[in-house]
Amino acid sequence: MAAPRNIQNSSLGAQVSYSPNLSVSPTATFHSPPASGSFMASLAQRAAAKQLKPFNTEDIKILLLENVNQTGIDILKNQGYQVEFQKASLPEDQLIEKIRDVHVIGIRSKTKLTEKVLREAKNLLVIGCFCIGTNQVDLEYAAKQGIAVFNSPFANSRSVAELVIAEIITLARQLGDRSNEMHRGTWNKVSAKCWEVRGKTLGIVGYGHIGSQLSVLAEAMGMSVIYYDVVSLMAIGTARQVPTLEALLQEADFVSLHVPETPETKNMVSNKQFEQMKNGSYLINASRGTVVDIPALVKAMRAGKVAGAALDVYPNEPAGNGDYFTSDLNHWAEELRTLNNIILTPHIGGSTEEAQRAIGVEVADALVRYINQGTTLGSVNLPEVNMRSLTLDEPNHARIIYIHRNVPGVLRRVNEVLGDHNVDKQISDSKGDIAYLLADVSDVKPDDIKEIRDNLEALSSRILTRVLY
Ligand SMILES: NC(=O)c1ccc[n+]([C@@H]2O[C@H](COP(=O)([O-])OP(=O)(O)OC[C@H]3O[C@@H](n4cnc5c(N)ncnc54)[C@H](O)[C@@H]3O)[C@@H](O)[C@H]2O)c1
Ligand SMILES: O=C(O)CC[C@@H](O)C(=O)O
Repeated sequence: MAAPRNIQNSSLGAQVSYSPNLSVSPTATFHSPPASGSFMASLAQRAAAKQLKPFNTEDIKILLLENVNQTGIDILKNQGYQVEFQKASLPEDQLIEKIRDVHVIGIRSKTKLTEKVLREAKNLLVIGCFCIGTNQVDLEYAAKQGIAVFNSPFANSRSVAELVIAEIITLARQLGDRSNEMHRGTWNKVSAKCWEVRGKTLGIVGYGHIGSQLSVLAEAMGMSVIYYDVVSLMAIGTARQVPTLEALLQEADFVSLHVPETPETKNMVSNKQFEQMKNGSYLINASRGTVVDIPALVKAMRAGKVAGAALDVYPNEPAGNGDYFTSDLNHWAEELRTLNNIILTPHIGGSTEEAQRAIGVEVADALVRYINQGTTLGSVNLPEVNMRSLTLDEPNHARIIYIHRNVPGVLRRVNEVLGDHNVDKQISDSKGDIAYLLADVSDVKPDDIKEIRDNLEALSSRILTRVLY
């Protein structure tokens, strides 16, 4: 178990300063993040939110990488936080330099927040993944440091499903090749091995948010849908679950992968699986680059076993737009480019205006709620804890956030610390080794807050203590 962290910025975690003046700053709104338009925000506004001063909002430093959408930037700036924005991801050494200083980092799929990087993140409270995937973050290590991680679990699912539909037809009709030929000035009117998709079978591997959306769209085009998933899932429409990956590969004309990156899905489609596929079938991967063994794909395409493929994701992806996608990054890159009927896209499955705007709002709202209220609803690595907000008729209250090791006896000790005060409400939950406690304490004076915090900090179970008031 990792050692407890000392948040270095005194106004955020390590020390509290009490101000009975409740309207310290118009931006220091505890309950109602402005301009987000979210359901939670409107609920909070209706509840006559009390303005509290958990910290000076301008003390919160946020680093947003990878061209996070403007919607998210606006929400965070409107809170008064200091927001630094960069279009690309950062090389590890620069990331380490930057992360030392910030309380919040917002990333997409490229930035790797490994243990090595997070070890340097002494002030970090929370990570926002402005995407679905969270495989780029060491979630377990982050939890052990008391760093919450949020993502947007399905705001871009439809965009991915629509891209895959486009690719199914594009591959079936060899559109990429015909278009490239025309761009080079060559007329090549071909029908051989070009097909309608009506009546063909689509095999979906991973029937989650994206897989199930794709299922609906594919059936609307007259395709038969089968799917393979590690869990038993309700079929949508007339889709049918098959028991094994092999069964799916033997039956499908088109195979589309929608599984997360895990040790089990690494090279899930390799030489053996290509052999199991139908002759002249197609493969689409818009999940994660590690799921397909690319040299095996190249072999299967050269042998004519696979008639076409669409790849949106790669084991190693460039840092930003305009960067080269060459063999320096993935040794097979040049070879891939020489194949016919292969669509190569730069990880754009979720890149639509609709998806990016929605993700910006959803993740930024989650960050604001976590920073200002300590609620963890939607966190992917901490227990999900939500508690009614404090209201205007509750002056002199403090909200205690205590992230701790999930070991016997902690609650008793915490309540000994809080015991001399009136605990209005309290909630606690655990996830594996980590537990998260929220408590609202009433009639507290500045000295009480300091004492409570110091006593909680002194407990051996402590990972991170925050006090909002
Ligand atoms: N290309 C893009 O831009 C883009 C956009 C969004 C998501 N993604 C990626 O797509 C993938 C799927 O996203 P989602 O939102 O549908 O996820 P999801 O969690 O909703 O669904 C994943 C499904 O895969 C199943 N699964 C997990 N391991 C499996 C295994 N070994 N074999 C078979 N099934 C397995 C799960 O049970 C689940 O039903 C993720 O990797 C995500 O990161 C890519
Ligand atoms: O926008 C991105 O970088 C990631 C898109 C997608 O892979 C996701 O995980 O949501």
